[in-house]
Amino acid sequence: MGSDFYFWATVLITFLATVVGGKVSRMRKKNNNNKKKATPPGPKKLHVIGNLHQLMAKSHQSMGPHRRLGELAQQHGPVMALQLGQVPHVVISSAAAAEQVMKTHDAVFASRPSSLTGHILFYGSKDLFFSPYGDHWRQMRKLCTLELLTARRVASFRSIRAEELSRLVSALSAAAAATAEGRIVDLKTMLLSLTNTITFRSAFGMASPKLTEEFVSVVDRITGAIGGFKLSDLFPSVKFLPVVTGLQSRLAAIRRAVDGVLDEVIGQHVEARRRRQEVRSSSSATEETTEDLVDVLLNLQQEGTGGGGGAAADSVHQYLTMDAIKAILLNMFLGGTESAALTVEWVMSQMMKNPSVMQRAQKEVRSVFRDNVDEERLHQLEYLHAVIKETFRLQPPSPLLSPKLTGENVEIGGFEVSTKSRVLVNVWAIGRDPQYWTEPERFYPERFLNSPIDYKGTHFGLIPFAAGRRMCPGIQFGMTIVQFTLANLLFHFDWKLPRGVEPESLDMTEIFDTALRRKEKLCLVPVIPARAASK
Ligand code: HEM
Repeated sequence: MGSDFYFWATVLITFLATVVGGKVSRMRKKNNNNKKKATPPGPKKLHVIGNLHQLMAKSHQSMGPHRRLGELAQQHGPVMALQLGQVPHVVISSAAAAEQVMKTHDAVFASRPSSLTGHILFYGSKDLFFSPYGDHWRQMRKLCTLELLTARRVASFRSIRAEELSRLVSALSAAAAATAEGRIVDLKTMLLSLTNTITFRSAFGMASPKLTEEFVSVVDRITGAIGGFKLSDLFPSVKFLPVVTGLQSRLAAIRRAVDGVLDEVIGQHVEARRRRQEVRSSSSATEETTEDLVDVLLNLQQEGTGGGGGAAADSVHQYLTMDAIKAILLNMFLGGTESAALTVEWVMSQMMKNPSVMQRAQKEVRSVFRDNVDEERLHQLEYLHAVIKETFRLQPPSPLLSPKLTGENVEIGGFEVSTKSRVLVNVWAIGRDPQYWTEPERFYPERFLNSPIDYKGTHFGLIPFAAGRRMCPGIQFGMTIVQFTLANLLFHFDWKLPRGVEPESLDMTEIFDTALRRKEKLCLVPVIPARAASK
C-alpha cells in the first residue's frame, strides 16, 4: 500500500482533481438523493477519502485490513458500510450475513468490479477470477470444473506429486542426517518451491529449469502487484491516477514479461503436438501420454477445427482465444501454488505450537501408513483433517475475499445494500465469531471431530474457499497437495524447534497482502524418527 507520504501525497492530488472537477458537490447531492432508511451502519467518514484513513493510517496498515475491519465490525456490526474513496463498500463479518450474500442472493453478488490489474495482467479480465459475471465467466468456469480441475484430472497428476514429494523428503533427510543435532531448514521456501514445481509440471509438463525459474519469477511479480487496495480502483473517476502513481507502467512491464514466458511455453507445446501428429500419421503406433493443462486447453481450442476436446468442448472453444488460455493458466498458478504452500506452513506452525496436537496427528499418520504414504488412504486421516480445518478457521489463506460487485439493491441482515456497492467478506473475522464458535481464539482441532462442519461452501462459519458461484474450483487440486505433503512430513520426520525457541514463543505474526503469510520464515529441524533410523 506504499508509504504514508506516498499515500497522502496521492490523496492530496486526488482531492484537488475532485474539487476542480466540481465532483464533491455532485457526489454529496447524489448521496443525499440515494439515502435509504436502513443503510448499514459504519464509522463516520470524511469528505473525498471517506473511511480510507481508518484503514490506511500506518498503525492500521501494520495489523492488516482483515484485523482492522474485524475491529471496526465489532463496533458497527456484521453488515457494515464503509466509503473507500469514491466507492461504497459493505463489509460482511458473520456467518449468517455471508450465507445471505453467497447463497440466498448469490447471483446478485456474483460479479467483480472492473480493475486495472485484472485488465492489464489478465488479458482484459479474460481469466476466471477477474472476469465479470456473464457468458465469458460461465464458459471459463465450465472449463475449469469439467476439464482442468476435475477429480480425474487431479488423479492423473499423481506421479508428479509422488516424485516431487520424494525429492522433498530426500532433501529433508539429508538435513536431518547432516549433524548429530540435525540442520535447521527453511520450510517456507521448501514448501513454496514444492507447490510451484507440482503446479508447473501439471500445467506445462516438463520444462527447462531456466523457463521454470523465469515463470516463477513473473508469477512472483504478479503476486506483488495484485495485493491491497489500489487508489485508482477507489477513485475511478480520476483517470490520470494509474499514470501518476506509476501503476499502469508497472503492470504493463509485468504483462510483457508474462507474455514472453507464456508464448514460449505455448509455442513449445504447439511444436510438440505437431511432431506427435507427424509421428502418428507415419506409423500405426499410438503413444499414451499424460496431458498437461496446456495440452488440454489447446485441444479444446482446436475442437472447433476438428480437435479432440472433452465434456466442455461443445461451446467453450469460441471463448478460448490465446489470451483467454494465457489468462486461465495464470489463474492456475496464482490460485494454486501459494495458498497450498501457506496452508501446509500454517498447519505445521500450529502443530509446533501445540505439541500434543502434533503427537496425535503423527500417531494417526503412522498407524494408517506402513512403509510409505499413498494418496489412496489420505481420507483415513480424520484427525489431520480436523487440524487442517482448525488452521483454516484461524489462518485462512484468503482472509478477506476480493470485492464482489452488487448487481441490484438487496437486503442483507436487515439493511439495504445498494447496487454497485462492493462487498467484502471477512473470512478471518467469521472464523473467530464468538456467536458461531466456542472459545474462538483457542486452537482446538477436536471441535471438528464428529462434526459435520466442512469447508465445501455449505457451512458459512468456515469458508476458506469462499462459497457459491465464485467458490474456488481448485479445492481438489489444492487439498490433495496439502494433505499429501502434511502426511509425508509427519510420516517421515519428527520435528524440533531451533535451539532456544519454545512452543509458546514461536512467532505467529501474520502479514496480509495477497494472502495471509507468516511474517517470519518457519525454520524447523527435521529428525529421522528412531524406528526409521534403526531399520
Ligand atoms: C489451499 C488451497 C486454496 C485455497 C485456500 C483457495 C481459496 C480460494 C478462494 C477463497 C477463492 C475465492 C476468492 C475470492 O472471492 O476472493 C478462490 C477462487 C479461485 N481459486 Fe482457489 N484456493 C486454493 C487452491 C486453488 C487451486 C489449486 C486452484 C487452481 C489450480 C485455484 C483456482 C482458483 C480460481 C480460478 C478462483 C476464481 C474462481 C471464480 O472467480 O470463479 N485455487 N480460491
